[in-house]
Amino acid sequence: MGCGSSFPDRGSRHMGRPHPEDGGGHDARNIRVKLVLLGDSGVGKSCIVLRFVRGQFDATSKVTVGASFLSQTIALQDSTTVKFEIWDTAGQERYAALAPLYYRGAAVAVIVYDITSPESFSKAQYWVKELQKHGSPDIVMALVGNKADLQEKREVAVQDGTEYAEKNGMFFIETSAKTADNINELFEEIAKRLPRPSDIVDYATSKLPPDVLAA
Ligand SMILES: Nc1nc2c(ncn2[C@@H]2O[C@H](COP(=O)(O)OP(=O)(O)OP(=O)(O)O)[C@@H](O)[C@H]2O)c(=O)[nH]1
Repeated sequence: MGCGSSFPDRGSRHMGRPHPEDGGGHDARNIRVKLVLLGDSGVGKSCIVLRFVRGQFDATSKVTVGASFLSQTIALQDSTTVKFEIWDTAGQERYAALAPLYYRGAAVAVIVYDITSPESFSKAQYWVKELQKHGSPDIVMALVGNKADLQEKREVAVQDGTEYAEKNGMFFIETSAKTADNINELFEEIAKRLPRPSDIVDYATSKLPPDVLAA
């Protein structure tokens, strides 16, 4: 579903529309990074993005068609800025074949499930495997259990998320797009895990990875 309008672009805060296969880039202290959200329909991907970018929540959001794009820049304490170029993919099965367009070359993948839905947790595991096979080898992956405000309906234990993430070298967090709980923390934690500019300069002198292109 979509917490706003749908493809091609419901965002403000960005200059022009990038190509989905443009990986990201940098200059000395400004990192531009392509981030893709994947997960079952209705887990709250669009709402997470809307909360992060605009500070809003839409309880009556619509299904995302294809994908949508928004961007948001955050500043870290070391004065690095990270501009997230966010591709919010459609979770409905009929759009599954489009996903590689969006995750190819992504530096970050945020894989979302709904803590009230074991099916969505299985689907998240499918996406992790898919990215392990076909994503960038150095992709930063985050596993997100959303709708953490619905504790009384919880069907996926925190421990299940934690253990799966640990086994797969992912960062794990539970969020609520509704209450805003852990939404900023999710993106800040991702930003901290990105290669720093000094690492990127090293890449530039050797082999340029697909997720680090000239800004
Ligand atoms: N209680 C609660 N509801 C949420 C939360 N996040 C999203 N929702 C609701 O869940 C429904 C689906 O949210 P969306 O963000 O549209 O889901 P989506 O993952 O983008 O779905 P697709 O576009 O089909 O892939 C909407 O009714 C939202 O209001 C949350 O954190 N808590």
